Amino acid sequence: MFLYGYLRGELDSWESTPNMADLQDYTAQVLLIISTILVGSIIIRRRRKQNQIKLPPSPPSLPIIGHLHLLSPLPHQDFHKLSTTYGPIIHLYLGSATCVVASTAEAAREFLKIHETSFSDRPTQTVAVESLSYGFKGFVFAPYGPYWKFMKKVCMSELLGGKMLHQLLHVRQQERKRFLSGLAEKGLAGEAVDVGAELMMLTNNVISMMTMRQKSCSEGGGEAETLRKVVEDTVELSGKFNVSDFLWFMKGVDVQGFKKRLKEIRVRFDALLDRVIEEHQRERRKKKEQGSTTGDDDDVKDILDVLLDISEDETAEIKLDTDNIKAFVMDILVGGTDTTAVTMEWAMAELINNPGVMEKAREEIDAVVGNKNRIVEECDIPNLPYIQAIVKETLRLHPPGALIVRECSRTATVDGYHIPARTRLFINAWSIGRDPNHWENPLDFRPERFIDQNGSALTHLDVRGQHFELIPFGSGRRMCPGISLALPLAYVTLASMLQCFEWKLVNGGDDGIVDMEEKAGLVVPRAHPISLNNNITYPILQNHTLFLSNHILLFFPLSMSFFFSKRRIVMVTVNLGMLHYVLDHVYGAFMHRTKMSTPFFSRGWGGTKLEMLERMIKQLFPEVAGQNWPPTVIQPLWKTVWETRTASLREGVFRTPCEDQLLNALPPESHNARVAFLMPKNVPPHAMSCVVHLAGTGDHTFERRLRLGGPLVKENIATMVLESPFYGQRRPMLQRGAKLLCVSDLLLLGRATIEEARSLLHWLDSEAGFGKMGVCGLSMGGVHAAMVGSLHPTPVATLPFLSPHSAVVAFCEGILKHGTAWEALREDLATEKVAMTLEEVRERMRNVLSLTDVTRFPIPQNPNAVIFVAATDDGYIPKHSVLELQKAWPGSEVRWVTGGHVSSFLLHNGEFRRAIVDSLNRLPWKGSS
Ligand code: HEM
Repeated sequence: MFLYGYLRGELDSWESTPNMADLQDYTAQVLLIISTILVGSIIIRRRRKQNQIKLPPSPPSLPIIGHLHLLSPLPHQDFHKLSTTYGPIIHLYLGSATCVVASTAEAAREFLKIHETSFSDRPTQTVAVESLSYGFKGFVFAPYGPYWKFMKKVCMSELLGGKMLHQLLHVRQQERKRFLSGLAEKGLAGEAVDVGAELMMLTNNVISMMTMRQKSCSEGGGEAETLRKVVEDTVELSGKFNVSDFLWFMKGVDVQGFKKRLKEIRVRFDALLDRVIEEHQRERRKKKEQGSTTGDDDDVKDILDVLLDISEDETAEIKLDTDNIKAFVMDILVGGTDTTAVTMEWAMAELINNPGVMEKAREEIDAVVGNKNRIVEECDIPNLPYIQAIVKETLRLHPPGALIVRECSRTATVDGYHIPARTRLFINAWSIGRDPNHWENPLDFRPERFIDQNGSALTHLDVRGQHFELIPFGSGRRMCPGISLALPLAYVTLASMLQCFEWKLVNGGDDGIVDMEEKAGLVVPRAHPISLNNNITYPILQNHTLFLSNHILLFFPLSMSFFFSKRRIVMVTVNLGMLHYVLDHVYGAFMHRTKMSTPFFSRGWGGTKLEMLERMIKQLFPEVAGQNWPPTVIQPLWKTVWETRTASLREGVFRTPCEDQLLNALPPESHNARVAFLMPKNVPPHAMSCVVHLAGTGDHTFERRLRLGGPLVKENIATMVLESPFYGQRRPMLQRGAKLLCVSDLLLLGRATIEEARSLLHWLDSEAGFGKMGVCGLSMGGVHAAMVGSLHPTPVATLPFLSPHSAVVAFCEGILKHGTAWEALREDLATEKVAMTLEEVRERMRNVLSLTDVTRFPIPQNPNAVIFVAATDDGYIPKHSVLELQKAWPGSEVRWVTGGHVSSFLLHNGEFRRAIVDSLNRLPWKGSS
């Protein structure tokens, strides 16, 4: 190939000769002589020069393809073999591309340190790079020049720097929680875990959430699925050998259809990113208008925000345009996800094959994390040198970027060899990590190599590019800027996997050994996925699992929870951190994934009722909300249940105040509403407050809510508990437990509850004469409480506890999605001749339930009297949902209690009561000025 190029150069010179003949002053003969002398002297000079040039050794090559025939889909292994014959620096022609391969630490040092400035470019002449870097506008393949330098600075100081990583710690924690919960659910269900797939999902989500607040993998599908697929396809295509990149005469010919597929990826990625950028910009405009710089959780910027800041900064050294931003996001998604996931998967494979190492790692975690009442966190890493050593040892044997690729920007002489400009350089990190001159028994997996005799990490051997015998992240200016994200994520994920589960191979050979075969790819993944079974080993988790499995049938109805809550308090220590979240999932797995109970909405959508309800709910939105007051007056019939010197409990019944259309849609069992009314005695009503407590999902009795309100009697606060229209004695005959039969029932339940609660508040105000009023509820009850508070024409204390801003979150994002009869819903549509995929069915559900989005309701009269109490580790209700509503209601407050959805309402009754007292205190007494 080289020879051919050379000859072509010569032909070009001959072609230029006749132009000289145009000069009128010379005869053709003179011209011929001169040009012959000229060409001859050029040839002689080049030959002389070539004789002085010493290229690195090279195996024999073939015409046109050069050495391509020597390469398999795993080129790092082929380069390694060639280096054993031809030496540490070899010279190859890959089609028309001139390449040099360095296979030892010493050779790598020569290129990456001594001649760093000559080898700081990357090759760009590939179809994938051109297409995915938005026409060379990205960072990874940018030439070593002003643009790259600017972006590197931004990367290190802002995008992937310490401050950003610290600010986005919660994203990593949240995603790890989800990951562990998913594993726990699978473990409980006895399902095998595809470790690589789970890890890939985790890293995909972490990176895309940190980059642009978007998930790339979730069961929710939709855009998340699009993003995941884009990253997957990009990694796959970029890792494949494209003939037209290497054979000049094939340039522009898309034999393998790569160009077409890359274009498709670009279109998909573009559409998604355009929308995300637009969304970010909308939010930024809104914040600017509100002048918000509060430093709240919400105000934490993601990487895309920072890039947009730079693009809007008139004084920035370099102006970023939208293509630069998109290309950078693509760089981060592709560079950050598979690399980290593959590292952890290889580590798990090595640990399965080295049980002694796994045991030692567990002992270290136990010793550091202590009495096992919490799961290992990133802040524990400095005390886990053995875990760190496991990851380093994994990176030594299985560096995901087996070949570090650079390009020579100018002709250089390295180790006495002539390297022509634009030569591609491959540093074989894989080969370097297995070099017996540097590593004793290099193929053994021995993390102890990285530990000194005191058990501390060796300081003179690290992966940060200073020690050339181990360079999985490269070295020098162009080394990986994601290392400070990748390493802690790998350390802590691996540690928590070992801490929480015991792992066993599902399909191991006879010897139970995981094979270590590699597969072709941009990173070097395992050829065969490892399927492992996990047992939950985490002691507290085990206790709870046992607890849950023993008492699951009794756990609901919640009226029984008093009995259990006492037992739980004994079992649960308060500061369990993410364990609560895991527990929610374990609990959810029992409740919704086993066949122990029927799922929600097993009878479908509810036919025409649904449309009617959609219409009726819209009547609650701000435009028409004002027309709904005063509500229908109710006249409860009371009977006294008990009476003491200081308090009385009465039960009342009244006809549900719903209008005829709604009443006809309700099951007959629901037509009469029931309440329990706990009231202090000896205090005039105008000097008392009363709070209406609404039911959460599955709350069939008055008991739990009365217990919450009981101690408030001392504070002169009465409690009115409303039985839910679909639970307790009002439950429709065909409904089993809490599982509503149709989607319309959920809307019906909500609409009727709101009407009844509003009429109750009106009654408390006008008939009973209370001085202050409030409304509260837990979970679904909290959503209804928020709606009622929002619609009330005068200020009322409003207390949504552990509740989302919309039912969409609960049924489409949280654990309840596993308890929904998606298949039945799809079949129901099919009977109406509407064919939908399950994903489309979920989308329809999101649309329908978006009516319950409380942010669409009016802002309450006094938002200061709104206090949300939310749980730090709620597996049913994500934090973002609570914060969304708080944001929509400026002035409202969020209080956090430690725990999950299940545990915190048992453990934190005191906090809920305090919130009730505080929010009532923020209201004036009726009649006071
Ligand atoms: C175990 C995980 C990872 C490994 C083994 C790895 C490895 C590498 C290697 C070998 C390079 C080339 C270095 C060189 O030329 O000297 C590189 C470059 C790069 N990596 Fe990573 N990486 C990992 C994780 C990440 C993460 C998490 C991110 C970002 C979130 C990231 C972003 C990048 C970028 C942007 C470059 C290009 C740097 C430049 O051209 O200046 N990597 N990585």
